Amino acid sequence: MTTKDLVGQIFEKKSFLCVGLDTDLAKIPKHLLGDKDPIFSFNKAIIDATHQFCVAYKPNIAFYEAYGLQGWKSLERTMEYLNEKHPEMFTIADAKRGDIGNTSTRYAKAFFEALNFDSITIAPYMGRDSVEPFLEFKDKHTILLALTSNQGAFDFQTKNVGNHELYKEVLERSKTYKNAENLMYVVGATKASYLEGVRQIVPESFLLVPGVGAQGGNLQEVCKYGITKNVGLLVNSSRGILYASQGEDFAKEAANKARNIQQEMEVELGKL
Ligand SMILES: O=c1ccn([C@@H]2O[C@H](COP(=O)(O)O)[C@@H](O)[C@H]2O)c(=O)[nH]1
Repeated sequence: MTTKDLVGQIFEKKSFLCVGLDTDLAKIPKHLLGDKDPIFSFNKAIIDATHQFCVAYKPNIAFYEAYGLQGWKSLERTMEYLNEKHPEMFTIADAKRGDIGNTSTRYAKAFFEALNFDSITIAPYMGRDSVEPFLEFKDKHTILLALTSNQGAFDFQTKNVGNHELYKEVLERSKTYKNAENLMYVVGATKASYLEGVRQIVPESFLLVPGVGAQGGNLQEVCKYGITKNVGLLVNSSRGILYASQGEDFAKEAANKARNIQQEMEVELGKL
């Protein structure tokens, strides 16, 4: 998907919500556990209930890998369902990969070609030659971890290297990568006040912003510092939507949560 198509979807749906598909068999409603593929049954119900309120879905790959081959099959079925029923959705493989170039190319093929994701999250630590193989794919997007939502972000990401912090170095340096126009960045909602500095370095880039809901990030704060004229934000919520109810009404309650966030987003878009 092109960035232009993504921006078009955002203005059409008045939403920049990304629903995180962090599907955990210990948390999904018990009545689904007897299904042949409970993970897919749950994802399908969540997608059917929430698609009108969001523009993106983000399966976190850990939640699928944890169930071995069956988990990969559930992920594959989820992607097939999204690509067939909702091809307008921007899909994010939250996989946090990155390796020597030769290996990164195989990761890129796995997620961009075999599973047909629009984008993948990548750890920047191994540098240019670990990231550029992902950037070669046309209309696919590489989402570099810049400033993450967790407490451990302060271990390294905010430490000074030279005259600025490491996450700023990641932003600055990555702009010189070949095909850098295919880059997006992760900045946690819990670090909303840092977004002003982020925007000085990457004023136009799309940011994937996880951490609203269960981690306590605030949507209005994120918008105050991070929104651009083309929006430039995909704000993710996973547990806050998926597990709004663990009963038979789970899909309805997930839809209510997604609708509430979409309505707050509509207010923010109205300020542009
Ligand atoms: O900095 C980061 C990067 C990724 N994540 C991922 O986003 C979701 C957040 O889930 P919630 O349930 O809405 O807290 C999850 O998949 C994380 O692995 C992040 O939280 N922070």
